[in-house]
Amino acid sequence: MQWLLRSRALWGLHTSCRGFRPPPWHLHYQSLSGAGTPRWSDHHNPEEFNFARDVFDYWTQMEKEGRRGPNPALWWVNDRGDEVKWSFKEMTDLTCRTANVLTQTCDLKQGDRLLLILPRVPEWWLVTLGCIRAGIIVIPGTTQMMAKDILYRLQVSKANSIVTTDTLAPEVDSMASGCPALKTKLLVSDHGCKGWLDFRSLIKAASPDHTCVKSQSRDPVVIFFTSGTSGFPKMVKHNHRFALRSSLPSCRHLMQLKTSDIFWCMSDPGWIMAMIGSMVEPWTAGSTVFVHELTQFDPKVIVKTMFKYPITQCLAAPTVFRMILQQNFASLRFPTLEYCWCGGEALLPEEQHKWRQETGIQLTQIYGQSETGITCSTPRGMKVKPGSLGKPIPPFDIQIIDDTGNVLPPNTEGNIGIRIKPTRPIGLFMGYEDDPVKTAKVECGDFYNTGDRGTIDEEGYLWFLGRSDDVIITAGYRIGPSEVENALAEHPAVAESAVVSSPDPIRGQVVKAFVVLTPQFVSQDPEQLTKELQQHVKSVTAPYKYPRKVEFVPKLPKTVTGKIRRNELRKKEFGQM
Ligand SMILES: Nc1ncnc2c1ncn2[C@@H]1O[C@H](COP(=O)(O)OP(=O)(O)OP(=O)(O)O)[C@@H](O)[C@H]1O
Repeated sequence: MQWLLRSRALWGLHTSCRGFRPPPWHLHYQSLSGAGTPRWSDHHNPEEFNFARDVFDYWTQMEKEGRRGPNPALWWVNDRGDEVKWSFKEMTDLTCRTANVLTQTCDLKQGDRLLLILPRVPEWWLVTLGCIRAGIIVIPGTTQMMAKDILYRLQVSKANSIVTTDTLAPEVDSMASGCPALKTKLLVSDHGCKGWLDFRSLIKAASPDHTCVKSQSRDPVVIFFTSGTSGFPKMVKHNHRFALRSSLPSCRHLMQLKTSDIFWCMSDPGWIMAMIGSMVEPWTAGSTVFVHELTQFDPKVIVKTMFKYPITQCLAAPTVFRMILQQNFASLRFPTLEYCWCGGEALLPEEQHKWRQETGIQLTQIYGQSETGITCSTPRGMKVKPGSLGKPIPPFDIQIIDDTGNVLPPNTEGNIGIRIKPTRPIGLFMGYEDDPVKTAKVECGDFYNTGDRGTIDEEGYLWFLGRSDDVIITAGYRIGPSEVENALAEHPAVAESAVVSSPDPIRGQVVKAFVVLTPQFVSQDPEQLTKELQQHVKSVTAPYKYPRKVEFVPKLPKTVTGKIRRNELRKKEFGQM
């Protein structure tokens, strides 16, 4: 890490972004933040687009001209007191070097694939942006993967290259023979490893002169693996429009980031949320990306960080805010934090309320998928309806549809659909890689069917009910698990719960709740507690939704992202495991 910390002094960096050219849409920048923010119309669709050249290097140019302000582009810290602050100019230099390492030393070509499995270290940003410059398709993966997960990803993605740490390198070596497409292995470490190229010394030696690839906005740029909540992770392929979307006015209006903002996204770098929140969204606005290495999710570290650094907005999974609220901190009045966002799973209205009460800050939901990026939310300044996903962010036209694609009236439960005909909106995925059948299956009339169920109210706000597979049909009623989980969460005995269908000889299926108890209730009589919880649900929601079966469990099965695997619980109930 030392070389990173001393990088400026050592290298006497000079920026040489030869690829930079004032893009045709340069004129569309308007002053929103003092230094200008990209503004297109929501439906403008340039043929050529490259995030590194057209957005990142724009800010490098602004910085050079003294039109951006002093905040760094990347501000990275860890628990040991190490810190990296790179300006846009320095990052342009480093990512040009990275692009040269990838194309020259590793001989990777435009369209080749690189599996990137790194923790939150600064090199993650260098490799990602370097790949975009060089036209190499980046495939992010989480470091929490086991050997079999890595093998699955290497094999199905046919990645030509991998970048990882010395912890995972032996795992990769043990299975490399099963991955014939893999030709280059790059190591990010202070120690060498036989058979691996040393990324850190290579970029030190590389030239900073690089001409950004001429990429069409339709060219693929990234493949995300989904979380695997409902089955094997799927390969979701996006083109450059994935990043272009953040430049559209409707997206800029959501968080209203400025060059003075310092944005902290806590997502693991393996997921789409990190690519959006730790890169595309803040850098489109010329804001600072703040990163804490966070080797573990410790609420104390997160709270300390929010007090110590001048972070203005943050984005994390609801579970992060939940964990913070469950600890009794003396104060959660953060000095600079203005706004919080969460997404990836349901946020309970009580949690949203409690966060506001304790911090004085609004916590707003974002709804999205690996396939879609951000689809819905409540832009700053718009009325927040607690528990709602907010409204669709144009150019996405979101409707509730039936199973054949007909639009349903307000307040009617159905599938959450995104209109793809006559025009597929900018930012929606290209398809599932190597799986045209699955890609066709999610098309439903004029819509892409998200596989989630919900309603839209008369004011256009979206409400999430659950994944289609998770909806429970009992005695003619349809019940979304989150409705019951929300009700249970209001009881002090419930730390977390997961609600699924369970077989029943009379009703076919009934509602079953798996409940993790809060410490003070663990020793209580389970029968008595079951009755109390059932009574509680009946009293706060429609009585037919109450869980006829309740099981107390020490923990719930979750994906590596921390999402509850309801399908695993359901399969157990139906004796399929
Ligand atoms: N704000 C939110 N509230 C409730 N659920 C959400 C929210 N945001 C995202 N989700 C859930 O997360 C899903 C998207 O997650 P992701 O793309 O990581 O894949 P996954 O659906 O979890 O995994 P897989 O597709 O492999 O089963 C959405 O379809 C939705 O079910």
